[in-house]
This record gives sequence, structure tokens and C-alpha cells, in this order.
Amino acid sequence: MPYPIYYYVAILSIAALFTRSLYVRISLFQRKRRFARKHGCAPVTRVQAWDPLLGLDHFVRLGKAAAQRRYLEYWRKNMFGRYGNTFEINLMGQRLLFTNEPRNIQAVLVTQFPDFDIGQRRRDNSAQLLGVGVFNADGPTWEHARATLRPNLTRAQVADLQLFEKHVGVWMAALPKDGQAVDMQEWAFRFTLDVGTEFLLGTSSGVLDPQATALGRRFAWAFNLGVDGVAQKIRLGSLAPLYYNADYGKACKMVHEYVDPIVLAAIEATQKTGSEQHSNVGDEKRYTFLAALASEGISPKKIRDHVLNILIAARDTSACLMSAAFFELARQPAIQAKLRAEVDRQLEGRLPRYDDLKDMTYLNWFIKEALRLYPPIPMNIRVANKDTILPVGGGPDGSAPIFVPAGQEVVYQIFSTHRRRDLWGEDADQFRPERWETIRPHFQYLPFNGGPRICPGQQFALLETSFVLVRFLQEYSRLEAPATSQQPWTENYTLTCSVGQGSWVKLTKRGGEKGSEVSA
Ligand code: HEM
Repeated sequence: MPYPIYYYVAILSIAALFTRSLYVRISLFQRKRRFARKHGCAPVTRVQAWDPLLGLDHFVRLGKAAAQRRYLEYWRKNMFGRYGNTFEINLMGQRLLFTNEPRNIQAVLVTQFPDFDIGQRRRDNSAQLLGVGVFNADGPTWEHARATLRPNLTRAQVADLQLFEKHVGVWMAALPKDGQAVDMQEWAFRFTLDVGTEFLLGTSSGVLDPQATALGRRFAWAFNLGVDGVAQKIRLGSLAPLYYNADYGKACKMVHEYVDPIVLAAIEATQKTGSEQHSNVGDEKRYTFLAALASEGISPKKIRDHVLNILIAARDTSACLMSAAFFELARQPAIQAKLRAEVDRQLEGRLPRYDDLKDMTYLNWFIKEALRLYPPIPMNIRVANKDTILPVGGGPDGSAPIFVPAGQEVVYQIFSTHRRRDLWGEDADQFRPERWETIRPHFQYLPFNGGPRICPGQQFALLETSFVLVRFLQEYSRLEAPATSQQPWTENYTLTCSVGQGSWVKLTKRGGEKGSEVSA
């Protein structure tokens, strides 16, 4: 033998390993093909690129659209408009399945819920800020977190209108008195942080107040930066290690340092007073989420994770809805007049109660319409945890089922579902609350998601936004968009989507004077 024996053994072993790996791959491929055939699947449209390896051309065009604050519009018009309602695209080497098809979204969220996960992309890229909780976990961990939170978001807890009134008062009092236009979006973000922290922690960050403490301001800065970092890392996906912001780690730490002492104090207070779901807010005893968790014997770290997982889900989304509502309110005097008339008729000058807010039909249509055209979470992603199918999107006319292999990421984009003419009519792009008089949409309207992971804060968000709008309509006779900010809507899309140019509004106090003194 010209070579030593171990040489032949090594060659044979490598050949055996290679053959085995090839065999496994071929059988897997055949098994997947049989599965797809059994379910009548047909191929989905694949978006072509001049760079088939990374799809760089699409990545660059999307980057340009994002820089012009037209990312969502680009997907809607240039991608869904061109390639149909379901297609596959390669973005920087990541093969993503995009859909805006209600039947597919229903399958992902409801009928085939067990086949899909939130996945590693969200979990890993948010863990530094949020730990593990309802927003980023899957499987039993998610089920447990959701079960823990369920009793704490019931009507009794969310209908605390006094909490909203207290912060609306601070908001109005803090607005400039000289009649200059203000960006209500920026104020809405402060408002929802103050309300969110008070609801969850029993202590408000207090950033609506111009005299906010340095601690409150630092927390707001750190939380905003943390959320932005999470959003960017999630969007980068497998390229997330490339994300760099020198302040990100510091911001996460600051958020924890703000929440931890409050959590520890709540646990201590609970140990002293026994099982107590309320804490002192000013002179009153009021339900707080934190006190409720502390009374359940959960560890401080887990409580912090629960609180932050809810705060991230609750705060920006609600602010986005409010800012979209103010954006439209200020540009649509006729709609504003109708709303004000309804508010005055229903309340005759008194503060709104829970039932009033539920009973105001036009207000409810208005909010639904804002959520349709400007959904705070305009697109979302799930990962198949096993080989599965989606009901439509395959074949030349897109009507056949499609095969979704395990590990496939499915991006569902409700922004474009909510604006599809075939689903909403020729005026789908128009803001028209009256359309809600007759329509009862199903899976073509999903601002709060659907299925087992439906937003548990929906009632809270609707009440909070209704309350804010009613109070501003009561206190101000006119909300108008200044002439300098009449350009069409653009987006500010991070984890959530707000108004790109801000919601600039000139407020006229009832009684004629400009500015914003709150009446007693
Ligand atoms: C207009 C305001 C809001 C909108 C549009 C909204 C929308 C959504 C959507 C679309 C999801 C699903 C996310 C996903 O599965 O990937 C979600 C989840 C969630 N939302 Fe909301 N939300 C809003 C306000 C709130 C509020 C005020 C709270 C709490 C008080 C809240 C708590 C949550 C939680 C805890 C989850 C995670 C649920 C789970 O995965 O089981 N949300 N929300």
C-alpha cells in the first residue's frame, strides 16, 4: 500500500459521513415534498433580485424608502402591489415570506397557532432590556406569563379613569399658553409613560411635568433608547450583532436601576401588610399591577421582567394611536365638529365615565379608523416551528396553499391589509369614520392581533385614548394643524409606527383665548 492504513480509514470515514449527510438531506427534501403535495401546495412567487445571494438591490431600495419615511408605503405599493398578496423575498441572505392575506394571517395567529412561534429574533434581541416575559417568550414560559398577567388586566383594573384624568390635567397645564403649535405626539409619548409607570409600578415617571425629576427624565431617556435598540436589533435579525450604540447597554442598566428599587419596596410593603393588591396613590388606595404581582410571591427579577414586557407593549403603541388620532383630528374640522357635538351631547360638560366612553358611537368609529389607517404595530413576524402550510398564496393566481418549512419566518403586514381596496373599497386610503357604520371586519382588521396572543391591553388602550380625546375636545374649541405642517402623512417606524412629521396642533381654549389652561 502506497499510503499508511489510517489514511484509507480517514478517507472512507469522510466518504461515509458525506453519503449519510446527503442521504439525510435527500430524504428530508422528499419528505417535505410529499407533505407539500399531500396538502395540494403550489409554489409561492419568489421576488427576483439581480443579486440572488443577498438580495442587496431590494435591501438598498427599502433602506432608501425608510430614510424617506416611506418604508411601509414602499412595501404596500412596490412589493405587495407588484408581487401579489403573498411572496417570498431574500433580504441580506434571509428568506422571508411576506403576506397581507387575511386567511394566512388567521392561520398564523389562530387556526395554526401551535405551528408558529414569536421566535429567537425577538427573544434574543430584546432580552437585555426585557429579560423574559409575555412579550418575547414562547411555549410554556409565555403561557405562564400570560396566565400571571390575565387577572391584572381585567375591566376593574383598567377602568381607572381617575388615573387618566390626573395625567391629562398635568398635560394640559404643561402646554404653552401662547397659542403656538405643539407636537401632540411628543406629549402623548410622555403621557403614556407617566400613565403606564403609574399603572404598573404605582409611581409615575412624571415626565409630563416641566419640573420632572432628573430620575424620571433619565428613565424616559433610557427607556426610549432601549426600545429603539430592541427595534433595530429585531429588524436586523441575524445581522443584529452588527448593531452598535455605545449607550444601549447603559440605557438597559438605567431602566433596571429605576424599576428594581420600586419592585423591592413593593415586595417589602406586601410582606408587611400581607396579600394586598393596592398601594397608596396620593391620598387614596388604588389597584397597582406591581402590588398585585408582589403579593403572588414572584421573584424581584421576574417581576421586573413582567413589568417591562408590559410597558414595552403598552406605552409606545398607545402613544402612536393618540398621535395618529390628533393628526387626523387637527386636519379634519368636519369630523372634529361631529366628535365635539357627540361629546357635548353625551356629557353636558361633566367628566366622562366608563359607560359614556363605550356609548359614544362616533368616537369609537373615529378610533377604529385611526387604528385601521395607522396601526401602531404595522407589521409583525412569526417563525414556523415545524413544517406546515398556509391556506393561500401558491400557484399562478395565488389561490393554492403554500408549503412553509420549519424555521421559515413569516412576516404579516397589516398596514397593507388595512388599506387593500379589494377588502375596504375604493376609498380605502381615505380617513372616513362613517365606514364603520356598516362594516364588521374579521381578519382584514387586526390592530390588536388575534388568537391566543391577542393584545390583553386592548380595553385599557381604547379607554385611555377615548378619555384623552374627549377631554381635549371638552377643553378646547379648536384643534387645527398649522399651515406649515399640512404635508401628507409619513411614518416613523421603529418597534411601533407613529407620525413621521409629528402631530403638530394649534389649540384654542374654549371661550376663545389661545393656550391651554385646564378648567377645574
Ligand atoms: C393602541 C394601543 C395598543 C395596540 C395597537 C396594541 C397592539 C398589540 C399587538 C398587535 C400585539 C401583538 C404583538 C405580537 O404578538 O407580536 C400586542 C400584544 C400585547 N399587548 Fe398590546 N397594544 C396596545 C396597547 C396595549 C396596552 C395599553 C397594554 C397593557 C396595558 C398592552 C399589552 C400587551 C401585551 C402584554 C401583549 C403581549 C401579549 C402576548 O403576547 O400574549 N397593549 N398588542
